[in-house]
Amino acid sequence: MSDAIGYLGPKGTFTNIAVDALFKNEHSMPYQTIPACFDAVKFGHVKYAVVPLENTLEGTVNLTLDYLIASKTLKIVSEIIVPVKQHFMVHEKNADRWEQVETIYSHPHALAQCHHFLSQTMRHAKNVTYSSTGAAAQFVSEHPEHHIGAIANEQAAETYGLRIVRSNIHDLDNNHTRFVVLHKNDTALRSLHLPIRGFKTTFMIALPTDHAGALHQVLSAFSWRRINLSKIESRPMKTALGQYYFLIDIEQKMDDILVPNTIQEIEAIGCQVEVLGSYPYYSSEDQQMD
Ligand SMILES: O=C(O)C(=O)C[C@]1(C(=O)O)C=C[C@@H](O)C=C1
Repeated sequence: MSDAIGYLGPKGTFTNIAVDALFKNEHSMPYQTIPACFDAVKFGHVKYAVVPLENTLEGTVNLTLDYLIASKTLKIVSEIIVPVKQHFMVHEKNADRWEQVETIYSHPHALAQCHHFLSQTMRHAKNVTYSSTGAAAQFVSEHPEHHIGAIANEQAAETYGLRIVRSNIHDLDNNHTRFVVLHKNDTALRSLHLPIRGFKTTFMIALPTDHAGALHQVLSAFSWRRINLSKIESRPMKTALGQYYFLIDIEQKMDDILVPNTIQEIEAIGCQVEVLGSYPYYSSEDQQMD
């Protein structure tokens, strides 16, 4: 097995920034899609994989959540939050006439985060989705003959030699994305470079179909123990209409008594409970520059 860190690439994605902050100079390996990152860690081509899970403006990255639910073998072992600043960039050759760019490429989340800029300043341009912001920037750099631009971060502009012609075009300032580190076993991953901000545990819960008020009882199992939830969300089971998994994050790590007892109480109602990970979380904003 390789000790490399797989991530949603190519170089210059926000996921790449997350990897650099968490792992610094460890060997990393870009993959083109989120499912490819899952496969890479599942089949042992890399030791860990880093994928985006949630954004302040756009919410959950459904592809990541669905693969996490489906993959019975991978666990979340760490989390890092990264500020997301989007810039509009073009090839040097097109820098003088950037306002007439005909097509703008980016990841669907990034396009959605820049709705104001796209619908006001660049109303005339066609928006085309790409597998990542970094891949969009790379594509633009390889096609100077086309009048096109990309929405990506500063690192992508540097990596692919593009000129940023409009900075900070995301709709709201407080734009952050949460990335998770996946691994084959559940041993929490401690960063050597960042201070721990706190701990989380993520559950996947399937409710019994014939039990009125089951969700209410699940929530009360957490609430009477004063366990703080930081997220709750439902995803279709993809088996029949109306059947959902509930994904719940709590602000605490797995222990010997409180969390196992909560799980027992929830299982007693007839729910199926799976722990998707119990892990520390970090912020790239805590990095010490050296
Ligand atoms: O395209 C990238 O740069 C990514 O890392 C993916 C991704 C996402 O999936 O949301 C990550 C952060 C930003 O929110 C935009 C795109």
